[in-house]
Amino acid sequence: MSGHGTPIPMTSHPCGPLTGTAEVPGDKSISHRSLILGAMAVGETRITGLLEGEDVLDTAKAMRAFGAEVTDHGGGEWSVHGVGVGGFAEPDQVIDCGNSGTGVRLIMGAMATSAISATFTGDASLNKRPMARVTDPLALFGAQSVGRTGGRLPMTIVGAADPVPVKYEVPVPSAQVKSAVLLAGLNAPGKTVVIEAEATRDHSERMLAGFGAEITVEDTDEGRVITLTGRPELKPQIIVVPRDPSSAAFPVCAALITPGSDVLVPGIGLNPTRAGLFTTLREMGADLTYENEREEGGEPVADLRARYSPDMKGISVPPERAASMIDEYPVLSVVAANATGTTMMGGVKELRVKESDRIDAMARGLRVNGVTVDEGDDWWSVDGLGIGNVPGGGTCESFLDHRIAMSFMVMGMGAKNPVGVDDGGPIATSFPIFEPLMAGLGARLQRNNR
Ligand SMILES: O=C(O)C1=C[C@@H](OP(=O)(O)O)[C@@H](O)[C@H](O)C1
Ligand SMILES: C=C(OP(=O)(O)O)C(=O)O
Repeated sequence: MSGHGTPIPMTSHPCGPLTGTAEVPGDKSISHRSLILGAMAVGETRITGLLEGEDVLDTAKAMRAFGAEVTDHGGGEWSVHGVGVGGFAEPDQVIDCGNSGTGVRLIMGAMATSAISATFTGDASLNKRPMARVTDPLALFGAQSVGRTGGRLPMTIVGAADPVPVKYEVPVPSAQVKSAVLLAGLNAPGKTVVIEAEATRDHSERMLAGFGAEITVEDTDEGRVITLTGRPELKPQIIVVPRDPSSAAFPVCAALITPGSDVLVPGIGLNPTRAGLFTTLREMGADLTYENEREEGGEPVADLRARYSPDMKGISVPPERAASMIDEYPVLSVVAANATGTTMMGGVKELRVKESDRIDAMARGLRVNGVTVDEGDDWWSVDGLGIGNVPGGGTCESFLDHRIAMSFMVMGMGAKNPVGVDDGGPIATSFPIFEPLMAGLGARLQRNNR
């Protein structure tokens, strides 16, 4: 959906304290997986707290096109009547995954071992992103693909009529690739093995086990070895989606840099494969606490409390932490600009193949707002100016990337002058209530109608 509409230029004005409770929406990764695994189970899966952002709504539409009955009951309550592993019908229209890398890559995996074909497309951002990382392992199962030059969408996948199980070492740290291979392995006979050198988010493994698949995970010298037995009958589940730590990052970071702030962000999923940003912020000296730590639906959860933190210091973020905070580097760079000293972020090449090249997009916007950034292929660094010293006053391009747009809106809250983005429209892909939620805390966001 994103990228099809008229751009929505936005400005974030410096503001007073941010206070109150920020109830951010459901986790995007878990929401996609709930719909896809629900569609592959036999019977009715009930989901509460589903993220109703454009990315996930596109996945819901896709699951309908493959034959599942997906119903929106209102208020974040959804049901999916699944067709069983291997039960997907051939869609009679092109599957448009909008802005969502997770949606398209996981769905390609889920259909690749059935004797059907499907054509996938997306918006201008998604159609530039690399798909060979998924189609290469899917070819080992026997699936074929034809896309544009360089393995780009639009692309047709012809599923394997007679799939074989695979053993695959994931060459890039990517939960989407890992998950695509596991979902394909569901309809291959025998054992599919996925090995990842660096641990990435493990929602697929947890949820596959929850749906009754036979799956084991071992930590070995080679890395994490995940073994899935194919052709299970997946049992429908009742899923409560925790709130998204990647969305929580925005009110948390905004509170840290805006004078006088004290914000509670309740019920945030703190799966260790996702919580790297919060560890990093605490190491920088942020006043960020975890309250009421508990477990919900098999995921660790806590209420986050973030207060204005005028004494944060730049650090070198350990490269081995990158996978656990990969979507949070843009907003971390905004906090880094408000810390003293340099923040060094290494091992982050993957940032260059997200909805935008996120190192380039953030570096450009930080620079037009008076912040010094240095960068290489696999790293970047931000020179902190100290709290409240970011000049602001510039307008940034968001490059069809929700996280870039939201990060610059956060920057404006603690800057000396307003910060603009050329298009805030993509925010609706992952955080459709960003504007009212931030305004409710005291942010001064404005849409600049043309
Ligand atoms: O599996 C997932 O749900 C996701 C994995 C990550 O992508 P990669 O697998 O490309 O690292 C992340 O950036 C994305 O927002 C969601
Ligand atoms: C990278 C992201 O999403 P996706 O890859 O699903 O488009 C993100 O949400 O930051």
